[in-house]
Amino acid sequence: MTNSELQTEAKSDSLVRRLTRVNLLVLAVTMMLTFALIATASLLVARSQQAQSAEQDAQLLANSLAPMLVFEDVDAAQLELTVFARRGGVLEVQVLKVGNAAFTHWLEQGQASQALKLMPPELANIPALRQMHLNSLNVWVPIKLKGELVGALNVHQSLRALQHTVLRMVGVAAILIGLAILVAGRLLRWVQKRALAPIVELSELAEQVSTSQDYSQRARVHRADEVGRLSERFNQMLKRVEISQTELNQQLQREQLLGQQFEQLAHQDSLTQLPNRLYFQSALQRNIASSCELGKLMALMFIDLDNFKTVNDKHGHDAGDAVLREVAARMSRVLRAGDVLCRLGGDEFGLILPELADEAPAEALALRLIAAIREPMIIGDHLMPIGATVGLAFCPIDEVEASRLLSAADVAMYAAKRAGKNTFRRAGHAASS
Ligand SMILES: Nc1nc2c(ncn2[C@@H]2O[C@H](COP(=O)(O)OP(=O)(O)OP(=O)(O)O)[C@@H](O)[C@H]2O)c(=O)[nH]1
Repeated sequence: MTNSELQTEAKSDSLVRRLTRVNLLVLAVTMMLTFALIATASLLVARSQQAQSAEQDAQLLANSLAPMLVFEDVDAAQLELTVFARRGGVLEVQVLKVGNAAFTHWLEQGQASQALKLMPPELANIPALRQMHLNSLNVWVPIKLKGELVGALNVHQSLRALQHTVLRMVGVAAILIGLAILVAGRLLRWVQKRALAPIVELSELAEQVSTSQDYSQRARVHRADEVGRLSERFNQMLKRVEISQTELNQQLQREQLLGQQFEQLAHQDSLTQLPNRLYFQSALQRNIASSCELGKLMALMFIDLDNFKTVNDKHGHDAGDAVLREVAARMSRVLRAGDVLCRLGGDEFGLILPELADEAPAEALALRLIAAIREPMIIGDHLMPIGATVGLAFCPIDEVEASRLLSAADVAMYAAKRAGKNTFRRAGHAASS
């Protein structure tokens, strides 16, 4: 038996065991009650039959005793009583004459002699009188000769043998009933296990689905009864949940994609495809924070194009746009992978250079950028008179706060403009070329 089969068995056991226990209890109580009723009825019937038979025997004896009583033949009567008592169960026999005088008497050995009983007065008019006790039976029959009452016979008979027989029968029946309950228990367990198997399967499936969240699973139970319908409804429910989940996932993916697109649009300059000012501000904050944390040098360049207004004015706005795109492409080509170039607006660009060993590479890069932008740029068959001026500031050397660092780079850029454009200046070093 595999592990899962063992688990199934354990799970089904609780329900099966509970139902088996209840059914078995009901069955056992019903059997016990029926048995008790039958046993009581059997005892009563047996006692009644015993009394009837004792009465018939007593009447036969009375008939035999009648002439002996009339002829006062005590010995014959005594012998008759002894023979009668041999049949067993007789405790005492008394023969009385009319007027309650004792005629003869027989007493079972070991029995205590009882006081002489008096003949019941109604005996003259009835064929017999029965007195039933718990363990014994007392029978009175009149002794008549030619219809005339000459005496009375009293037979006191034990009912113990009968009770033993009934008890033995009860014992055997109890054992048989016990065996029947045992067999019924096994049978009930087997039947209920089979009957409840589909429900156990369903419960297991529900547990699996809830653990794995895999709503593509289906119940395998196929029956035309209530359990079958329950399985069908369960499968329908799973199907609906699966469809809803798929739709929900698709919707989520669409929204994630839209969100990403919005995020991109919100942070991207649509003309140059470079990150925009919004992105630049957060990137600047992040890079300043990591520069301060790691103790690494970070440079910020403020780049402003020279003579851009002239391009617009002479060649039109579209040519100006093309120049902006070309400038962005040229600058991107000279940058390192981790550098962040953004268009801040108009003809202004911001460049973040993280994790520098010292200031020299940034200054060298500023010169390379200026040179790259100054390379002849032909747009629409016209040479664009474009150039770039750069302001350079370092974190943490110049500033450690974003707006101040940007302002320092801006001030340096204007210093470079004043110095004749197409050059760069370092913050705090307005005189350098
Ligand atoms: N084609 C185009 N022009 C723009 C855009 N945004 C701003 N401008 C123009 O860019 C020009 C920027 O002006 P300035 O920087 O003052 O002009 P400049 O000729 O570069 O001046 P200097 O920096 O002193 O050399 C303005 O004429 C704006 O109208 C844009 O998206 N496309």
